Amino acid sequence: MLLWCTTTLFLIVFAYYEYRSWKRLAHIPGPLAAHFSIYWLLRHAWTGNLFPCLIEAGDRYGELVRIGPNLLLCSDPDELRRISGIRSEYTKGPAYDAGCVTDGEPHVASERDPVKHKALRGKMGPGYSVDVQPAIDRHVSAMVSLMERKYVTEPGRQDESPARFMDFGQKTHFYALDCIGDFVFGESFGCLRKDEDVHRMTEINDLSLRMVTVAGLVPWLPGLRSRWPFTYLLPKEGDKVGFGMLFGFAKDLVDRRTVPGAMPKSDMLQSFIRSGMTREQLMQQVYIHIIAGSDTSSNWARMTMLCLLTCPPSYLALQREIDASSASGRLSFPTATDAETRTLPYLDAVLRESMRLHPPSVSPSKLSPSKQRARGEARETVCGFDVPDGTQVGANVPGILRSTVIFGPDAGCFRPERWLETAGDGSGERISRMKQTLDIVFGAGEFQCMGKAIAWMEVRKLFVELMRRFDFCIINNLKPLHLESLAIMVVHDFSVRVIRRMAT
Ligand code: HEM
Repeated sequence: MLLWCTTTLFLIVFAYYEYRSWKRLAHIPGPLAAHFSIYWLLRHAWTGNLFPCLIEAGDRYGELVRIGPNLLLCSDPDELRRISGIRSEYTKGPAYDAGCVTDGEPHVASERDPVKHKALRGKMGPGYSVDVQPAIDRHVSAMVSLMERKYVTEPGRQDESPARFMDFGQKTHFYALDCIGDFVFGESFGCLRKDEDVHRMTEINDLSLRMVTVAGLVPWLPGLRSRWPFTYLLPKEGDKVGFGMLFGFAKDLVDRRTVPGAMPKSDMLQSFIRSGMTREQLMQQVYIHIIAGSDTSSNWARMTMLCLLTCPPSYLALQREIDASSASGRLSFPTATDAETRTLPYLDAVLRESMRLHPPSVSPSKLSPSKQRARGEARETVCGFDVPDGTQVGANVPGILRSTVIFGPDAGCFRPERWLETAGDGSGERISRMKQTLDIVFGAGEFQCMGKAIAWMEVRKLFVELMRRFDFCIINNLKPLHLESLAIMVVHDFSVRVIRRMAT
């Protein structure tokens, strides 16, 4: 009898809770299952199908969709810019907690307190004016040299047996990691030099992205990691590989750089030290830069290569543009300067188009403000819908970037020319709308990515130097690569052949 009463009571409380939770956002359309549980979205995220599921939800249900009991998906770029704007009262939502690497102080990306976040960004700002170009050049050269050493096939020897395969996905991850190490803390990881996943960083990073994606969707999950028995599963300082190794590495690095009498360097870390950051904040800088700046840039490079390899006219048009500039002396050798690479309109169009079709990551959801009613202001509305306090609003980045209204009726297709055609459209209004919309890949306003200009420089330089020296071919024609669409895209098995075009 007691058991029966307890079960009935439990069911009544549960039903009441579910009813209230459903009712809060019942006026917003979305898949029925998503009104009651986050499981609908979790299933797609866990199986590496996040972006297609967001695109479909936006196409099917409209500009604002309920994709979880307290989670909305917004496909209106203007609303998203307002939400992230400087004067916006939205704050970072619980999804940002999933980005915490340790139980210590949050880093700039996971800091949810707006005042602390602003202060941290302020301290980091000057570090982002450090000249990163020499470091990027070193690693473009290291990438070229690795291909020369191990992977290139001479043009007259294409019948060479066995053919040499190179995992382009892995090498671009090495490139991005080495760049970050060099310009952020003056020590490259040496992945390209050794052609090795040093400390198994990329492997463990890829494995952890699924958990980070899930933790970003289930608000209470990140909090569990500081509780027994989950604490035992966490990486620890002293581990020989992965994030645990990273803790030891960051501690050692910061100690060496802050010890009295340490030789100052000209990297970003030096600027962060000068800004008065605490030891813990400096260590967090090491983590956030590795996390924020390596997968993202390498995904952009990978998907650009895939787009080019599957669209021969664009591949050839880009090659011709680079060759012509090179032949006329407008691209320095052995490494073109950033200013020179910016003069290549077709390269710019290719990079925008690949990023548009395959954004490297999502922007975590923001929390709607809870102050309006207290001040007697109108309630918050998004895309014309009433949005209660404390609702999470996420950006449908992949969906927006395929908008036929903004990008044209063939928005689903890789066609870099769209960025050039519209450049000549009188007022230029259409092209600026397209560029502004593409920018949501980097977030907006006070949440915007701090490394946007660096990412552009890394990828532009890489493509100029690779395309003018080598030709590339897909190995597996039926499945060029394996892609998992998580909060950050994970790419595996992108094997290519590298064939020499010119002597270096
Ligand atoms: C294609 C490459 C990249 C993409 C697509 C990208 C995208 C993003 C996104 C979506 C955010 C979060 C925005 C939000 O909270 O709404 C972010 C934050 C951030 N990114 Fe990037 N990123 C890229 C490369 C980089 C690089 C190379 C660096 C560093 C060198 C970097 C440093 C940061 C930092 C420090 C933040 C935290 C900003 C804050 O919370 O105030 N990113 N990025």
